[in-house]
Amino acid sequence: MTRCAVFGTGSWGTAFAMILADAGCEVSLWGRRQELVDVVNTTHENPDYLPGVRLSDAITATTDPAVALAGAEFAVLAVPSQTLRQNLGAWAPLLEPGTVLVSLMKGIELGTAKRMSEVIAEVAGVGPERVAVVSGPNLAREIANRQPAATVVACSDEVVAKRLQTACHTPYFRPYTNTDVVGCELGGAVKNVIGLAVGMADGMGLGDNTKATLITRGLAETTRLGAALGADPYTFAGLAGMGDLVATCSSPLSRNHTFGTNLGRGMTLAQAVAATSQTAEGVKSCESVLDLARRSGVDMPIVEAVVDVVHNGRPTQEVLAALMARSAKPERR
Ligand SMILES: NC(=O)C1=CN([C@@H]2O[C@H](COP(=O)(O)OP(=O)(O)OC[C@H]3O[C@@H](n4cnc5c(N)ncnc54)[C@H](O)[C@@H]3O)[C@@H](O)[C@H]2O)C=CC1
Ligand SMILES: O=C(CO)COP(=O)(O)O
Repeated sequence: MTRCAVFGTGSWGTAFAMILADAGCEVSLWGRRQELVDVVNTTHENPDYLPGVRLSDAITATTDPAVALAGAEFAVLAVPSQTLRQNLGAWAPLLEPGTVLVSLMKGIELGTAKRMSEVIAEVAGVGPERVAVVSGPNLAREIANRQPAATVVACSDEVVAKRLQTACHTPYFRPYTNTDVVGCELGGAVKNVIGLAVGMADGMGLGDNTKATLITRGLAETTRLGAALGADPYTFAGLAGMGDLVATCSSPLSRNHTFGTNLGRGMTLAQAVAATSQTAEGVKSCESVLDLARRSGVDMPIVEAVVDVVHNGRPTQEVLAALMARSAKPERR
């Protein structure tokens, strides 16, 4: 039986542990808090993040990373992106040779502008054949209810991607393989920022034309960044690009979308943060995505607008007017 470790008992870590168990894996779920770990082990439920969802007996929770990693073929990482470097620094010495590290995270590191797979390779000292990414339209709550969804499992080594595909394939979760790790990660990280922008438009009471414009032009600037960084532009037309963008930008379950809506309704950053109990990666990653874009010489006006609202305190109306006042351009360049 395939053994997997999942790090992070939040909504996606827990839901992905459920997927792996439903696909026939034995899963060790690592969490920071002993009390939550005990509750998961005794009630087979994670009441803090996925109340009402019965977890398989094949999932055992632990606070001990060595226990989680023992014999693991896959170590799945589902902690907030900005905490990965520090956390993985503690876990990396416990890794067994051959364990593949799988990122579920959709963020870019502040300060370094690195993608999560880059942080993993650097901190764990592993080659690209031991780093994989899962990204797609995968709102955790819907998946925990076992509603059908598809995703992309990406690894530069297709054989490894296929192994991971098998490990997480269930009747309700359909993974497709891809070797474009860069494209899949950028799709996931940037869609959170575009989700904030679309949420803002919603909160301002704007309609579907505005939102479709933000989604489509958001995808255009994501694709531009991807092309500059060596991604396959077609990846952005797939599940990890357009698919995830559509789910995030249309769902009230999306934390980024909801965060943006709150800002669009006039909340301050502090009020929106206080109203959010889970991780909305785009709030921090809008700055690191913009940093990455500038380092790569790529223009990302919507990401810049989001940074202006979230971190520079500019009013949404003013930022939107500035976006519309940009010089006229061809659609493709
Ligand atoms: N929830 C979702 O629908 C999806 C989330 N993701 C991504 O998965 C990643 C994890 O997100 P969620 O599980 O949704 O977040 P969450 O907010 O539900 O849970 C985060 C987990 O990380 C833990 N945590 C917080 N700070 C930590 C630290 N310093 N060290 C160790 N653990 C810490 C929390 O206790 C919690 O268990 C994010 O990058 C997110 O973008 C990707 C796809 C779907
Ligand atoms: O990544 C997600 C869906 O694919 C979850 O989006 P949020 O982090 O905005 O909730």
